[in-house]
Order: sequence, then C-alpha cells, then structure tokens
Amino acid sequence: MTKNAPLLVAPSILSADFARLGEEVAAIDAAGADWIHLDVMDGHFVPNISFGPAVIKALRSHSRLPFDVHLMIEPCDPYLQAFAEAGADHIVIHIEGGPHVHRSLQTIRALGKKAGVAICPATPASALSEILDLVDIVLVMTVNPGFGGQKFLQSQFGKIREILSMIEKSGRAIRIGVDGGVDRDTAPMAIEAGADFLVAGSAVYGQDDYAAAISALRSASQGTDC
Ligand SMILES: O=C(CO)[C@@H](O)[C@H](O)COP(=O)(O)O
Ligand SMILES: [Fe+2]
Repeated sequence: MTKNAPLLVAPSILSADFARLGEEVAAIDAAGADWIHLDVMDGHFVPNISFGPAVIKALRSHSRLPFDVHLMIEPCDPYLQAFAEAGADHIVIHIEGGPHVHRSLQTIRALGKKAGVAICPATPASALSEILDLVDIVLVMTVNPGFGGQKFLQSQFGKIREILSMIEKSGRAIRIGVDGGVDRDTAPMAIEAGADFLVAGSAVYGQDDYAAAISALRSASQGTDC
C-alpha cells in the first residue's frame, strides 16, 4: 500500500443488472463505494463486448462518485475525448493496447482527467518504467481481462510488490489497484502485497447486501501492516 493512502473500493458494474444500470450505480454509491469502475470492452482487444461512452454518459447523473473507466479497447486514441466528455474522471488504458501509450497518456492528461495504466498478467512490471511519470493510477490485472467472475491469479503478487517499489522510488502519488477475482479471501493478500484500491464486480454485485459486501472488502485492510 502506498504511504498515507486509505484503501478504496471500486465496484465494477460489469456484474450489475444491465437492465437497471442507473439504479445499480446509485445503489453502490449509497452502499459506500469510493469509485465506480466501468469496464469498456471492444471484442477485439478482449474477447467480450460491454458498453461505450453513450452508456457512461447516461449513468453520469446517477452518482457523483469518480467514474473510473477501464478501457479494454484497441486503438483507444480515437475515443479518449468521447470518454472524457461522457463523464469519466479516470481513464485507464492498457500498456498492451498499442505502440503509443505514452502519447495516449499525454492526451488523457491534456483532457484534464486522471491517467491510469492497466497491466495484464503476462506483462512484466518493467513495461511501466518509461511511463510512470505520466500516470496517476496503476491497475494490476489479477485475471486475464475480458470477463467478470474469474479466479484471482496469485502469480501477480510479486508484480504488485515490484510496482509498489517503483512507485515509491518515483516519489509520485500513484494509486495501485488490483482488478479481477477480488473477494474477501483474496483482498487481504492483495493489500498485503501493496494494493491501495480494490476493483470488485461479482464480490459486490453478486451479494444481496452491497453495503456489507463493500464493508467486508474495506475491512480486509485491517490485520495487514498497512
Ligand atoms: O476488468 C475487468 C475484467 O476484465 C474487471 O473489472 C471485472 O469486472 C472484475 O470482475 P470480478 O472478477 O471482480 O467479478
Ligand atoms: Fe476492470
């Protein structure tokens, strides 16, 4: 966990009831979420299709919480402005999403949004070394992106630790989160390794009581050294 960073919980609406998305966003806001995580999938970078800027724009009026938009699309550059205008507060792109990630991060910052980079399980931490000065958020994928409800890959713990150490050396206030398979069993280990925010889809929307589910994840930081 990065210094002085309280643990944040970002439920992913990928596991929400898509027929009632507005209500589902308002419900996790009321249940104590810190950020709303919105997974955008294109059927090309990942083998699934979710939703785009029009849906995000329609959801914007249902919560004032930061919209944390995880773009699993390739290319992303032609759409960054549309996501910014739709109401994204954070735009998280993939380090594997194209040859010009540096430029895409510059564009996100120029749009006045927090810039994030996500890293797939097969990509080493060292891939981040040349762009860390441009990011506010690092999202470590603890599943292969594309679907909710997958099993947390414990092989990623070493990478979380390595990225935390890179962040500490940079001296910048960069948030580091985990995404995929996060639940009350895996959250404490992810936090112990260095995560300071948790993205969780099924572990929140799969429960009847969203507030209890969020609070169970938040309390996962108790009992760790953080
Ligand atoms: O980005 C992704 C999947 O690609 C995630 O944000 C999922 O939505 C997380 O779902 P769970 O693994 O928590 O069910
Ligand atoms: Fe995600």
